[in-house]
Amino acid sequence: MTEKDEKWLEKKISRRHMLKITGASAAGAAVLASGMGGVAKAFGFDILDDDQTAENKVLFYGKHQSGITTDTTTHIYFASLNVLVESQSELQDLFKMWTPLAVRLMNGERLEESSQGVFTPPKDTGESAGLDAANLTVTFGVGPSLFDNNKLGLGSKRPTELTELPHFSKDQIDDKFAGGDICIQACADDPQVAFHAVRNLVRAATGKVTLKWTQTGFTSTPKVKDKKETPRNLFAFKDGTVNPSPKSAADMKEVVWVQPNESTGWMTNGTYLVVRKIQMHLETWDRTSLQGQEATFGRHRDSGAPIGKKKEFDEVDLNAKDASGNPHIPADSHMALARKVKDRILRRGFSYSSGLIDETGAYDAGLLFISFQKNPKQFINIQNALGRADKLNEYITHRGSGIFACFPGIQKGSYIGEKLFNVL
Ligand SMILES: C=CC1=C(C)c2cc3[nH]c(cc4nc(cc5[nH]c(cc1n2)c(C)c5CCC(=O)O)C(CCC(=O)O)=C4C)c(C)c3C=C
Ligand SMILES: [Fe+2]
Repeated sequence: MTEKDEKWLEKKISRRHMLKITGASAAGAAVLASGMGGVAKAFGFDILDDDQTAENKVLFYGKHQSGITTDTTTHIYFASLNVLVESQSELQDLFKMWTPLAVRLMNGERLEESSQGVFTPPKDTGESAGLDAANLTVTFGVGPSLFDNNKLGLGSKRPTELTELPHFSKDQIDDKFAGGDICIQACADDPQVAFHAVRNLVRAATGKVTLKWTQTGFTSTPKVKDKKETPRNLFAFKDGTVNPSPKSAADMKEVVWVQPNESTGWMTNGTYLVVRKIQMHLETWDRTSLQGQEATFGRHRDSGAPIGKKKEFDEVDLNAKDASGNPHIPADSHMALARKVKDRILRRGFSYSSGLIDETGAYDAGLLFISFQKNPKQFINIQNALGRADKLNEYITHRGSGIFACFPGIQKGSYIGEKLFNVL
């Protein structure tokens, strides 16, 4: 943040904000109450606090980053960025600058409360005015290419697990939707809030990052008597039935959160994000019989029950046979193959619809598949088990891909990614 930006932030801080300002961590950061604003500062960056009184607000600070096991939202704006900065300290400064901005955005605040002057562009792009925080979460991760950038000198910090995903059979990955040095996953219950968050973070980092690829997504959670049901994907099947529970600390410890000594030290309490942009061929699907559709997944469409069973959460028996002695659940169904490996992942995907594919006029629609796992191997093993055999392959094409190491949560007084720079 430039000196000019700091002055502006200090000036703009309101009385309400002053009450929310925290002190720096016990790590001994020098905290100065400066000027009228009294923005707490540690090592030159501003420390803002979660506004616990804000409407529809998810906490920014915590042991883990938000947007991973926090409640899923109806919208996502996913952005992959490349860095333009040329030194480690500049990269550190970037994350320091982003930290108070991310807190503000997750508080449902804009980067300034009203425009400052007619001769300069407003500090905030403004499209979230009048909207609350909409349960916005902003999750940051770093990709393998960041560690390949010699100017940044982070080679020795690269977790051994963090390598580009291998080419999987049937992959048709377009470089336009692949990789990236940094990812920002903004999830919210309002599409404009999610978009606004990424737009303003990227804008504040002009000259330091550039957008590589982005993707919006949406999902809807039906409710029966106020109880949330499993959302459906664009093939109309319930998607997420068998998924570890984010509410179960034991499941998350086993599947999602890196434990001490399981990866590079700085990744403890972090996780790995895999993103796949998967086109779903809706036209082909819509010409497929219901029986064919159900055999593809191994589940009934309407109930979500395993084929041959009645209810969504009925036990899956891959050996159960019908009256003619054929397995109820085809061995090449998506579910049967995905269950072949013991690895588990936390799936947190969103549907997308991005107009038409120019060459064919087909829908450019599908699944922005996102999974979190403590080791990318978990995803890789499942994807390899699906392999060429998956009946679903006839109806989908993987077009985009990325893997990112998501930092552990941020403590008040610290900043996004601080552990990457300071822990071995
Ligand atoms: C490598 C991981 C997976 C990819 C990629 C993937 C793509 C994909 N999946 C669906 C729809 C469904 N998937 C379902 C189950 C399921 N899928 C995976 C993994 C990947 N899916 C797992 C681990 C599982 C759970 C298997 C189990 O243990 O039972 C289902 C069934 C309902 C459910 O449990 O969620 C559906 C439906 C699509 C459309 C898709 C790509 C576009
Ligand atoms: Fe799946």
